[in-house]
Amino acid sequence: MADSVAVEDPKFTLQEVLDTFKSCLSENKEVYLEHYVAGWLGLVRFMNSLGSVFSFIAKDAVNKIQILINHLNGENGAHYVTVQSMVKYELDNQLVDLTKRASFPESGCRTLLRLHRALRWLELFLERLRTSTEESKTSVMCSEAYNESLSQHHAWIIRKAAGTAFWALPGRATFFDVMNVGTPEQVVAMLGDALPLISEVYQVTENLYAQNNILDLP
Ligand SMILES: CCCCCCCC/C=C\CCCCCCCC(=O)N[C@@H](COP(=O)(O)O)[C@H](O)/C=C/CCCCCCCCCCCCC
Repeated sequence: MADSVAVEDPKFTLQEVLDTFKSCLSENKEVYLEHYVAGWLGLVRFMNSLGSVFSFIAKDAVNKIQILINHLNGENGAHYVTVQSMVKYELDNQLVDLTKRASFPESGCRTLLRLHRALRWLELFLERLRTSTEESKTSVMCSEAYNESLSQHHAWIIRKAAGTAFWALPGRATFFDVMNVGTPEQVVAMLGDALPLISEVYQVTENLYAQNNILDLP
């Protein structure tokens, strides 16, 4: 994997992001970190194409993606091949701040947890998009999904800024265009394919974090 994040280049296609999330899970349901990170990179590219009002969100996501890439490419990279091996390695070697941020502000476990929570937002948002009508508003779908998930982990000021950014989202038709999938019917079909994969990756990670008691890392 490249050492740094490039978010300006190729045109976003939902199909590519879908394929990346598809390749995230191994046969025995381990989550490959490289593909997980690549999936997020695709999403950030998409968000960048929506305008600079989202750049504070993209910046935070890129920051976290970069931390994970650094782990993957670092001297202990072999322990970061899957999310399962990362959790085991970091916990076994006391490389995670469990109660307050102190010695390991960039642990893989806490960094991935932030993206993992955002994946739940994505799942809820895409499900709303999939079942939306021409009249549905992307800003409403986005903020409903956010309020049901990620917002619970954010400070008031972040919730306020996110809420303001959502109003700048393009309408449903433009949104579908930027996905580069085809007709609205084709977008809906593709979302129907994508959602179970994203949900499964989310659920496997959620279970792993729950089993290890690390769902609330500071
Ligand atoms: C088919 C595609 C359709 C949808 C495409 C969506 C593309 C979304 C791409 C990226 C989503 C953003 C991921 C944000 C990760 C946020 C991680 C986080 O929670 N960070 C906070 C906590 O971090 P620490 O301080 O503990 O290190 C941090 O405080 C957050 C700062 C930025 C604000 C995050 C707001 C999140 C809103 C998520 C909705 C994005 C809406 C984009 C709409 C396309």
